[in-house]
Amino acid sequence: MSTKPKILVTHKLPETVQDYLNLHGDCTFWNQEGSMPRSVILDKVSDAEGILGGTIDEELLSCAPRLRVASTSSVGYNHFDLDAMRSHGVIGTHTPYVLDSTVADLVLALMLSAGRRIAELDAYVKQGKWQKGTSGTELFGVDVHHSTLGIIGMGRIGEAIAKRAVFGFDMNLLYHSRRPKKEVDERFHARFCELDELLCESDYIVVMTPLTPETKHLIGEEQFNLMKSSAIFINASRGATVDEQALIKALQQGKIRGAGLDVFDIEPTPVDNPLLSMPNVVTLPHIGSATARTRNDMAELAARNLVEALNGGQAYIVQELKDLVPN
Ligand SMILES: NC(=O)C1=CN([C@@H]2O[C@H](COP(=O)(O)OP(=O)(O)OC[C@H]3O[C@@H](n4cnc5c(N)ncnc54)[C@H](OP(=O)(O)O)[C@@H]3O)[C@@H](O)[C@H]2O)C=CC1
Ligand SMILES: O=CC(=O)O
Repeated sequence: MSTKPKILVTHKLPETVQDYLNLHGDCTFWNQEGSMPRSVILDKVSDAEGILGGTIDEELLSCAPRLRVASTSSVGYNHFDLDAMRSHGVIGTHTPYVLDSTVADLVLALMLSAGRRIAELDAYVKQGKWQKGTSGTELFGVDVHHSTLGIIGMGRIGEAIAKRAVFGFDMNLLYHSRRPKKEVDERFHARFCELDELLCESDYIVVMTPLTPETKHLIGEEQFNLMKSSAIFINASRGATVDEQALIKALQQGKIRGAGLDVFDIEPTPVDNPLLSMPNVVTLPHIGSATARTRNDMAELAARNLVEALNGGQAYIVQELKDLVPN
């Protein structure tokens, strides 16, 4: 009988990562596209000590009496019910750092795309609307360079965005997080602001906080009302940090100029979401970290975290559950 811990993996992993997990665990993999159906997870998790992937909640935990570690191949872990995990003594791990640059690149792409109307004007050319005499002021966008960027959530990814914006595009930087950061102020000539001040003064506003009870609907009608009517709003954090109905209303009423969105309240977002028919809104299917190299790095880190945490080694354990691990 195997003495290796039983591990359940709920989505397809690169072969090299499966090989690594097979060395360290008695693994059940999912090799089809998409994720293992929830009913299959609930069935197969009954004897697992480690799980990689899936939503971890009371329902799953009560089916998993032997579970010790849940690993996610993402830096965000709002799909972990932290209270339930604590009460079942299950540690959670995630994948910080390895995706920072890839996500920051995407945020800059959203800023450029919404500000310079790239998606809208790409469609304009392809639909044959570009004709003699039509390339005048109606095609103007707003500059990214030398504009003021306000980043809400100056963490790992926030800093990677700041680096690109300040050193690449000469932007002025404001930021808001739970506390000011001296090294950020010095490195980027940035200024820490309270949220309202940032919203009033920024040309581009980027939300990059985790989704927590405190950040749910951090940006709603009151906050959109504070923004400049020329502001471009970017959300690449989680859909629920923003009140999506308030965003729709702000765009419909011209309270802000445009938006770039990688995340939505419901994902995949329904095809009748009014945001999808607004030419001044760039919409992406939650692809912040979606390059082959970065997704591979994330899968490797998620697997290593799982094995290390099961064996009492070094892993990226989520902040809120670190105290469950004995020193
Ligand atoms: N679209 C995508 O594909 C991706 C989305 N993400 C999302 O981005 C999030 C951030 O990732 P990462 O940068 O690694 O995380 P970090 O933990 O490094 O940074 C989060 C930042 O948010 C700030 N913050 C937390 N709570 C609040 C609050 N209540 N009010 C204001 N600021 C707050 C933190 O402030 P402080 O420093 O003061 O504690 C910190 O600066 C992830 O949790 C995930 O949800 C991540 C990757 C890809
Ligand atoms: O959304 C992606 C993540 O890593 O978090």
